[in-house]
Order: sequence, then structure tokens, then C-alpha cells
Amino acid sequence: MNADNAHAATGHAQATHTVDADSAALDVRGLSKTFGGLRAVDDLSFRVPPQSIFGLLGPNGAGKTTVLNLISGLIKPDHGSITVFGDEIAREPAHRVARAGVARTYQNVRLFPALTVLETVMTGFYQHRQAQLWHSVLCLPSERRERREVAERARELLDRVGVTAPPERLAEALPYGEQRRVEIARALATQPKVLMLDEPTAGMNDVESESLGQLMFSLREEGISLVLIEHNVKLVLKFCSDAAVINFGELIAEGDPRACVEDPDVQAAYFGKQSDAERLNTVLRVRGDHGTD
Ligand SMILES: Nc1ncnc2c1ncn2[C@@H]1O[C@H](COP(=O)(O)OP(=O)(O)OP(=O)(O)O)[C@@H](O)[C@H]1O
Repeated sequence: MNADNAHAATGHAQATHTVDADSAALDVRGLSKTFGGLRAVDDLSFRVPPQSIFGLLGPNGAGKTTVLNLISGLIKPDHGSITVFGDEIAREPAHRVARAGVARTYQNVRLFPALTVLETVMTGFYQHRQAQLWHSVLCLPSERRERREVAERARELLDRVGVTAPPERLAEALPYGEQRRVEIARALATQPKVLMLDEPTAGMNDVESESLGQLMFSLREEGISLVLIEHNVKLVLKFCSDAAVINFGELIAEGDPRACVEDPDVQAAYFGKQSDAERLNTVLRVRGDHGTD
């Protein structure tokens, strides 16, 4: 990743969004969502401090992705409030939530078929633009110039997130880990105040995961608040400043990430699921490892 491009790539974001340091980046209060008879999210409250890297943890099926879907406006809550730097977004459609400064990636990568890597990231820059359709149709010089500039910024973002594939390749043809980085670049192109990453290191090796962690650090330095769903507990302990753990849609711990992982209720939630044996072992290893490598 090219740190020199950091401010060039997202500097515009800082110019267009004013971040109020006193408000929570995200404040979730009394959030509930049922699917049929299943309470996927149950009276959930947590606060993501500004400029934090916030880990949202919990065993399989705990409700983490549902929380992200509720925040990003993909589904509507039954009850509760969600504010972004003080602005209520709980019942807003996804495009308004995006306009409020919330961007995300998906557990199962969602890229447009038939778009190249570069075009995929460029769509992020165009997301909030009031399209002047006739400019595009007539292919006016101003339109061509803007397109060149957006392409240049998209290349900078790709460089920054560590995509090495040629920008002209179809994004869907890339290896999975690389697709995840393209998706992050597209999310950054929307110039977010809050960036939510759903299992971003799935399909990445240790070196790539570490590199992603360093990227999160540098984004936080620029004022972006991050919410991270991540099963790699070691990564959470190294890179997250704050955490919340949910189980059956309810909050069971919140605060310092290490204290959360060592909390007896959290241990019980992970221990209680045979299918989470692998994750449990990771937790146990971390308990014996008080370093931060
Ligand atoms: N659209 C839906 N319809 C019905 N049930 C759903 C829907 N989405 C999620 N669920 C259920 O809600 C619960 C929470 O699911 P969710 O995907 O949010 O958990 P998760 O913590 O993200 O799990 P994982 O770590 O395995 O991704 C699960 O029981 C799931 O089956």
C-alpha cells in the first residue's frame, strides 16, 4: 500500500464531511429486528466513539451482519434508533444512509458483473453525484475531464488498498482476497465518515490481514470511524480500540476488546457452540498471549 497517496486519495472526503468530535460516530439504541419468530437483534444498544476501530464480535448467527444491514438501511428495524454523528438514519433508505456518510463491505463480496476493477471503484466516486445526464450523453469536454480525474483518484485508492491486479481486468475475475480489497476501495470512494467492514480478512493470509489492519489505522488517522466484524480475535485485539460482543442478538459485553474477550459471558457464548470450536481455540490462544504482535 502506498501511504503517500493516503490524503490524496481520500482528502476530498475530509473536505465534504464535517466530523463532530462530541457525537458518537454511531449510536445504536434499543435496536430490534425479528425474522418470523426469530429475534435476530434484541433491544441492542452500543456506541461507536468517533475515530475508533470498533470490533463487533459474536459467535456464528449472533446477529452481527443483521446489525450492519440495519445500520446501512438494507432492512428496517422493528424498534430502535441509529444515529450517525447525531443524525437519525434508522428508517432511511440505503442511498440516504450512504449520503449520511456510512459505507460498508459485505461478508459475501458484492461486485457488479461486467465492470472492470477501475470502473468498480469509480462507481463509488459517482455515488453522491447529481448526475448531469446530458453532459454524459453529449460527452462534453468537462465530462471527459472529470472522468479522467475520477479514474486517477480511483487508481490511487486501488494502490492504497493494495490491489495489484490490472485495473482493466474484470473485478469478478480476481481472487477472493483481491476482490475484498476492490470492495474496500469502492467503499472509500464514497468518502465515508463511518466505514463498516464485514469479515474483511476472509480469504486473506496473515500478511494480507496485517496489511489491512495497518490500512484501518491510517484511515482512523484521517478521521474515519471503522466498524469491523471479524472472527480473527488476534486481529481484533491488535487493531480494535473498542468492541461489543453480541449473542442471540443481545449485547453481552462492551468496552475494551481484551476485557470483552475475557468476559465470562463471552467465553460461555463461544464455549457453548461446538461448531465454533476453531474460534474458541483462537480465543484460548489469545488468552495466553498478552503481547500485541
Ligand atoms: N433475512 C433473514 N431471514 C430470516 N432469518 C435471518 C435473515 N437474516 C438473518 N437471519 C437469521 O438471523 C440470525 C442472525 O444472523 P446473522 O447473519 O446476522 O448472524 P451473524 O452474527 O452475522 O453470523 P455469522 O458470523 O455466521 O455471519 C441467524 O439465526 C440467521 O439465520
